[in-house]
Amino acid sequence: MSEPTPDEPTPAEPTEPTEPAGPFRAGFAVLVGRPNAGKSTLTNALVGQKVAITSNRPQTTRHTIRGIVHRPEGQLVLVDTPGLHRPRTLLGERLNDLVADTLAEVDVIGFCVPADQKIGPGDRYIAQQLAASGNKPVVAIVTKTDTVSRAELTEQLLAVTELGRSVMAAEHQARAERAERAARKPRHRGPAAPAPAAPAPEPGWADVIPVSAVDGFQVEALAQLLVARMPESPALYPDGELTDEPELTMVAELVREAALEGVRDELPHSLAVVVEEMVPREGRPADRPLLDVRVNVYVERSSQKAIIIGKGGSRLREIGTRSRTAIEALLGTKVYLDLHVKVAKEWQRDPKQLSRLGF
Ligand SMILES: Nc1nc2c(ncn2[C@@H]2O[C@H](COP(=O)(O)OP(=O)(O)OP(=O)(O)O)[C@@H](O)[C@H]2O)c(=O)[nH]1
Repeated sequence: MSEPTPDEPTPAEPTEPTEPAGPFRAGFAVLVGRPNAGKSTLTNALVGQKVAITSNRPQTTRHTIRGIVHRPEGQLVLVDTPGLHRPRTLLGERLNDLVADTLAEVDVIGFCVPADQKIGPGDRYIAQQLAASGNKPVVAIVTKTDTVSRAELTEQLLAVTELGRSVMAAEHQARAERAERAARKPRHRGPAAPAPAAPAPEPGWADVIPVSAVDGFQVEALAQLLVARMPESPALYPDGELTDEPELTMVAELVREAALEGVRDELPHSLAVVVEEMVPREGRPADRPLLDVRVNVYVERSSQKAIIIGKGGSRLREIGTRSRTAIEALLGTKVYLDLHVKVAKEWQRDPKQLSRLGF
């Protein structure tokens, strides 16, 4: 492509907003991918504001947080799921149930694969689940393109395309074999029912697109591509709304994010945050309101409690300051944050404790 000269309009950036050509579209999309694939960061980049927490620790996303992408052509309600992964604990199983339910409800699935890591068993497992999950279009998104060279990116794009072809072909074959077995089964009652026509899976991913949430490369192209896959529909949310996640959950996520900053690898799994109370302080002048926020941070062992609290309470103070600033920015009001660390033994394996903690 040649550089446009100063008096030539840039073809990719029309100066006047143009009327959308087609009908308005709106629907749901979900980003899946192994932990750390960049789903939360991409959600934020698509929505344009921080709504999902990000961290460089795997599996920080516990709640389904929606971000809403508004465009003249349509609206995209993004559901950010926890990393789809093999269940290890009860909590893991619940996370996977959540992912399966989410997949059934959306109009398009974005499968995130980082550009800077070889496709591994985790990606293959998720790809197989997506192929088996039905006939939803899957857009493969190669994330973090800013971290690799052009040649490496090309290689990854080819590998991801090939992964799509192979899992879809295997799924197609498995379905054909199941149908054949069902047809061979002797029937004892009634006339033979015609075998239900299984929807033929697409021969690969519906699309493959490289993006970088950090430098913005192709983020808009991805938004357009996902919106185009939505059904014709009026907008599902009022313009300007970015997320329907209740404030309490967002506040809990901000504390969780602050608490995870710089701690050992095993801690994220053992950490749950519950906002006990959020009430305006009485007797404050109308122009200087203060919100009292009481938060409990649950860990599994007293050794973990000690890590969170730090020497002489130094870490807890840091967590408090960091999350208070973020909460004030989110809610637009001064906050008094009352933070407590509690031990709830083996909460990940105990269904009663899990529901008490909101899972
Ligand atoms: N350089 C670069 N880093 C990125 C990009 N997207 C995400 N990251 C980093 O990759 C790490 C993981 O990103 P997340 O968005 O938290 O990943 P996730 O898939 O939501 O992770 P889980 O919540 O564990 O499932 C973070 O350290 C991000 O800053 C990108 O486009 N470029």
